[in-house]
Amino acid sequence: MISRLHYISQETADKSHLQNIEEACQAGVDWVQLRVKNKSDNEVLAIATEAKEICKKYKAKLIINDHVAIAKKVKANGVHLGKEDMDPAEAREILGDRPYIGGTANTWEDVERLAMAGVDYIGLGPFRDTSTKENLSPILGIKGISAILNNMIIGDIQVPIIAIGGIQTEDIFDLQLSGCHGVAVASLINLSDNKKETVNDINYCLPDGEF
Ligand SMILES: Cc1ncc(COP(=O)(O)OP(=O)(O)O)c(N)n1
Ligand SMILES: Cc1ncsc1CCOP(=O)(O)O
Ligand SMILES: [Mg+2]
Repeated sequence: MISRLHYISQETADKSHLQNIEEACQAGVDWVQLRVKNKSDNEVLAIATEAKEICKKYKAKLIINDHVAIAKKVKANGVHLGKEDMDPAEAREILGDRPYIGGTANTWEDVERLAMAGVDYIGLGPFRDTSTKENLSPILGIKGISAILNNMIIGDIQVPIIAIGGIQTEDIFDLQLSGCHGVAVASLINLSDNKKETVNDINYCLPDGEF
């Protein structure tokens, strides 16, 4: 089952990826995406190996951003791949049927392509501006996200959509009403002074149950 809250790891001013992952798991997240930028493959592998242990302790799923070989090596639960990353079909060949494969969409055409490629979920964004990612694609806003979700209904495309990009707690009801399965957030949790409360607030806005 694809969780409705995808937590995305970050290094913050005083905390490493691993410290932030442990705190997010303590606060109740059950889906962790390790998103390490600007480090060597060996460094990412070392962090991913420890992240796997933390996630195992808290029974959270671990998804590796960008690095298919590392996901395979640490037996992660899946990978997330954007347009500049490995093709999802190639990743499926390497990883086999079980691991989740997520893809990034910024447009309706991306959603159609990823659905054809058989991804397990689609990260759709950016919902709004954010400093967490460089070189953002054009902002979709609630109108852009809703239009794409309407096209999915018309085209009978049923891949779970995870909205991403600058999401705040007060956005989540609207995103969920527009048909999103869930949300992916980094700074909302990583910069929170009370991560448990933040995670509870987010989960309160998301429906229970399976897709
Ligand atoms: C859930 C989710 N959606 C989208 C992204 C963005 O992936 P990508 O386009 O490959 O950009 P980077 O994260 O690699 O900078 C994501 N990571 N997660
Ligand atoms: C990885 C990614 N892809 C599109 S926006 C984004 C960053 C999400 O982080 P935040 O929730 O802090 O805006
Ligand atoms: Mg990527």
